[in-house]
Amino acid sequence: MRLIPLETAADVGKWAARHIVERINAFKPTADRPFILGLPTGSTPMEAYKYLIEMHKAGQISFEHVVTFNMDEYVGLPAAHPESYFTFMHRNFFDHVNIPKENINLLNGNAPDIDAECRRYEEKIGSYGKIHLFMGGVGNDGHIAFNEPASSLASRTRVKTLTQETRRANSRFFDNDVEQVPRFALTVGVGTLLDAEEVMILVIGHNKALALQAAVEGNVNHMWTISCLQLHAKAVMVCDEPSTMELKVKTVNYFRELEATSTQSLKNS
Ligand SMILES: N[C@@H]1[C@@H](O)[C@H](O)[C@@H](COP(=O)(O)O)O[C@@H]1O
Repeated sequence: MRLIPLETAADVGKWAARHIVERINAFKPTADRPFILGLPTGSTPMEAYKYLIEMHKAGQISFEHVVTFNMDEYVGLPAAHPESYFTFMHRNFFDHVNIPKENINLLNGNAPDIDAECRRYEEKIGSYGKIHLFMGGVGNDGHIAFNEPASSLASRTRVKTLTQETRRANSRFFDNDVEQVPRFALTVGVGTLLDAEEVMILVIGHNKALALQAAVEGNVNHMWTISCLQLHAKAVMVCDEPSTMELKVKTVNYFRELEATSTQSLKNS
């Protein structure tokens, strides 16, 4: 695991956007060989989307040959609802870049057959071989996508019941009324995430400090599904300062030195 300790939420967003742009440009995607990008919603990736749009407008990145898969969606919320993840993604990202409509994939939380919808999603991801880079956030309770505590670490895309803690946290988007927050969501599984070539998780704010500690210093444990990243060959956590507050100073220094050393040796090579 790589951990990038930065200062502010803006630093995290900028780092993540640059990383995505570097990966896509190095891949040199074409219509026949698109770059497959996994994407999240929430407050955390907002800065990253802002910088990606800026870099697109500055001509540094094209999304013409990028195919996206979002990680989750509420069940039963109309797609046009202002808080559906479909609306979120169009408002905050897709409407501002040159991604073709047919390259955008989101789970349909209103599908008549939820299980068939989840199977369809897994099969579509599989049809591209793999997701090259999955960006994500983390819930206060350590969930990755909507894989709430005690989700199987081998899980695939399916329906999940949201915890009261998650519904309370997300009620800020629903007039602070927890009753308006859907009770269920469709989500890619932990196994689906672990299949990606690279997973990049953004961590912002002191509310995430216990989750980050569990992810980095804890054991692999289904109660903190974010800890699954310890099993991934290429995981990177990009963190602001408040989110590292529960980590040992020694841990943060260790990762900071690793980053400084690798940048330095790259410069010298
Ligand atoms: N399903 C999403 C997750 O994918 C997200 O990473 C997390 C954190 O959200 P936020 O970034 O708003 O703190 O919870 C949400 O409920």
